[in-house]
Amino acid sequence: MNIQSFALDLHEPLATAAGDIARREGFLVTLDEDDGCRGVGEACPLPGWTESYDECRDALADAVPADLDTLPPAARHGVALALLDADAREDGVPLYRHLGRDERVETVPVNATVGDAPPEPTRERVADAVREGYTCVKLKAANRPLAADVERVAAAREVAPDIEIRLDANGGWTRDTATRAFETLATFDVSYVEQPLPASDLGGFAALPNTGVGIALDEGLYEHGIDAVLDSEITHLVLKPMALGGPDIALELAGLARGAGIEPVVTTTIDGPIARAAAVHVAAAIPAVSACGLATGSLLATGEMPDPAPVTGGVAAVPQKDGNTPAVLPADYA
Ligand SMILES: O=C(O)CCC(=O)c1ccccc1C(=O)O
Ligand SMILES: [Mg+2]
Repeated sequence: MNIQSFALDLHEPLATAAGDIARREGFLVTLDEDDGCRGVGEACPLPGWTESYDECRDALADAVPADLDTLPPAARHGVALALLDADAREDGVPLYRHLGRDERVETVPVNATVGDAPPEPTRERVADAVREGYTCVKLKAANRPLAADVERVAAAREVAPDIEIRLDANGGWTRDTATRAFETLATFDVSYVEQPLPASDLGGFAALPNTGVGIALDEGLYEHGIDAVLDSEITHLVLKPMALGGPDIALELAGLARGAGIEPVVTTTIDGPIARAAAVHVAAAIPAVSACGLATGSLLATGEMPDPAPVTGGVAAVPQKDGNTPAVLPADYA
């Protein structure tokens, strides 16, 4: 197994209620199977969501594929994806078919990640998203007082009367603020709020008013585990393959969510192109998946590197070559 480090800057930091994300550093994992098939995976740790960079590096340094399940999440993602990629290449099918989808899927719908900005730039970014063909936008929230967030949502709704608007509070509201938020946001037809309450407060969802605004769980999954989460008052479950430990695990949880009447939404942790492509394959393996948080490639300065799953018209193209993506050399990430 070969491990090669990489670092990619965001064009501008993504501000969240849980801190800014400005740069992504990780590892490409390359392994050559006995049958001659090569697999490439990516481990892109994000502290708060996964192990630290140093822990990931140390785990990968001693990793053997047979011990996959002893690895922390980002490291496991890297090795699991390399194995899945090699297996899919051996089968002669794109990764999403190898994951079990039995029909061709050309695209998956994605939300524009509009982030956190004052009302005017929010209005411009949402107007751009409409022009680019997006049918769904996601704004970060809870990084400002509620009244300021409401102004941002109002600006978005004004320029995009028909678009689906989602918010992500990243755990930043109290039950009181979230209650007021759900009452006000309903008037702007916000479809759901991701992690409106702190990750620890799973029970608090039952106390939020039913105004038609849905509840998506993200951070809480890592704190409570899937069984408790499927029993909670959520409408959507955010699945980040990097934080969950691999594309295989994310897809398994998507199936469990669907079985419980909860809509899965696949997103990245703003991963590099290899892991983002794999997340697009996971989304493609879920029949009629709703818009996913996979339009994150354009947030990263990747230079001349080709985008394996480009976004146009509000959808990401699903790679159709064998495996995850056409072979990418670690040097492409430099
Ligand atoms: O869902 C999206 O549109 C982008 C992904 C995103 O918001 C995100 C990216 C990195 C870390 C955490 C999160 C999050 O969903 O909270
Ligand atoms: Mg989130």
